Amino acid sequence: MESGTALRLQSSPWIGCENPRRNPLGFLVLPRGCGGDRLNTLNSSRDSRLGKGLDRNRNRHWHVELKISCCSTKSGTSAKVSEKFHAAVDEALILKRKSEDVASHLNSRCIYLVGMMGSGKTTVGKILSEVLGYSFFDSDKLVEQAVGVSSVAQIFKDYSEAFFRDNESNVLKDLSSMRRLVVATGGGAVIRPINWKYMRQGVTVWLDVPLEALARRIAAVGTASRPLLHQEPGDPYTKALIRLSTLSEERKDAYANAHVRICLRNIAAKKSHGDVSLLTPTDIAIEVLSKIQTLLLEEVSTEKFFVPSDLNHGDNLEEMYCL
Ligand SMILES: Nc1ncnc2c1ncn2[C@@H]1O[C@H](COP(=O)(O)OP(=O)(O)OP(=O)(O)O)[C@@H](O)[C@H]1O
Ligand SMILES: O=C(O)C1=C[C@@H](O)[C@@H](O)[C@H](O)C1
Repeated sequence: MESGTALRLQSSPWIGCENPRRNPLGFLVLPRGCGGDRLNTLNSSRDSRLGKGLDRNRNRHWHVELKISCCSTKSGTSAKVSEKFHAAVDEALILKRKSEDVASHLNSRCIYLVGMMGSGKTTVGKILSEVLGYSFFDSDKLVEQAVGVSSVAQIFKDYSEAFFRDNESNVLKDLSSMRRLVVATGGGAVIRPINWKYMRQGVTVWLDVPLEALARRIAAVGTASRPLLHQEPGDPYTKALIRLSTLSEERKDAYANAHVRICLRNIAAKKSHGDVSLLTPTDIAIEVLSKIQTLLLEEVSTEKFFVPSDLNHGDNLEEMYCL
C-alpha cells in the first residue's frame, strides 16, 4: 500500500521544513510555515468536527496532518516530489471539506463498511474515522476480544464458522446502539439478514473492489489470517482469486443491501486512467464521503429517513470489550 512510498519531503524546495513526521495512521504532521497555511484558512472553525485531528495544539505550535497516499516516487526529482505534495495537500483539503459537510448531516450516526476481505474496509475506515473525529472499530477484532482468542483463523479452527458468525452478530448488535463509530465489518457479516438490521442503524457502505485487485492485495500479505481461503490449492494469487470469485457470486446481492456502493472501477473511470490500482485510500475515502453526502441530502429533501437518526447513546464499548 501507500505506506511504503513515503514522499521525500526534505528534498522538496516548496516545503523546506525540518523533520516532518507521521502519526501512527500515516498522516503527515507539519510544523507552522511548512506549506500548511492553505489548510489553516479552512481550519479556522473552533468547533470543527475535525478538531481532534487538525486543531490539536493550534495555539502553541500549529500543525496540520495530511494523509499522503501517492503511488510511487521512483524518479525522486524535487519537482515531482513537490507536485505530488501539492496533489496530496489538495486531496487532504477535499477530504476535510467533505468530512465537515457530512459530519453536519450525519448527526453522530455510525458508518459501517462492508465488502469482501481485502477490500480496504480497515484502511479506508481509519481515514474516515480520523477526519470525522469518530472512533474506529474492526468487528473481527471485537469478536476475537469477546471469545478470548487471538485470531479469527483460530476461532474457526477451535470452534466453527457458525460459532464465529454468532459472535459476530452479537458484536454488531452491541455496536448498533452506539454513536460516532466507523466500523470495518468482517467480509461475511452481510450474509446474515439480522446483521443488516443492526448495521442499518448507521450508514452502510459497500466497498466494491474488482476481484483481481483483491486477489493481488491478499496475495501480497498472504492468506494465513483468512480461514476461508485455506482450502484452495495453488499459488496465493490464484488461490485467492478462485475462492473470492465463489464468495463474491454468493454474496453480491447481500452487499447490495448497503445504503451506498463505492465501485472502484467507476472511480477509476471518472479519473480517466481506468486503473483501480492507482486509486489511493484517500481517493476512496473522498468518494465514500461524497456518496454519503448525497444520501443524507436526499434524506433532508425527501424527509424520508434512510438511516434512523434518534439512536440512544449506547453502553460504553471500551468497557463492554475490555479495550
Ligand atoms: N486503495 C488501496 N490500494 C492498494 N492497497 C490497498 C488499498 N486499500 C487497502 N489496501 C491494502 O489491501 C490490504 C487489505 O486492506 P484492509 O485490511 O484495509 O482490507 P479489509 O477489507 O479490512 O480486509 P479484511 O476484511 O480481510 O480485514 C492491506 O494490505 C492494505 O494495505
Ligand atoms: O469473508 C469472510 O467470510 C470473512 C472475512 C474476514 O473479515 C473474517 O470475518 C473471516 O475470516 C470471514
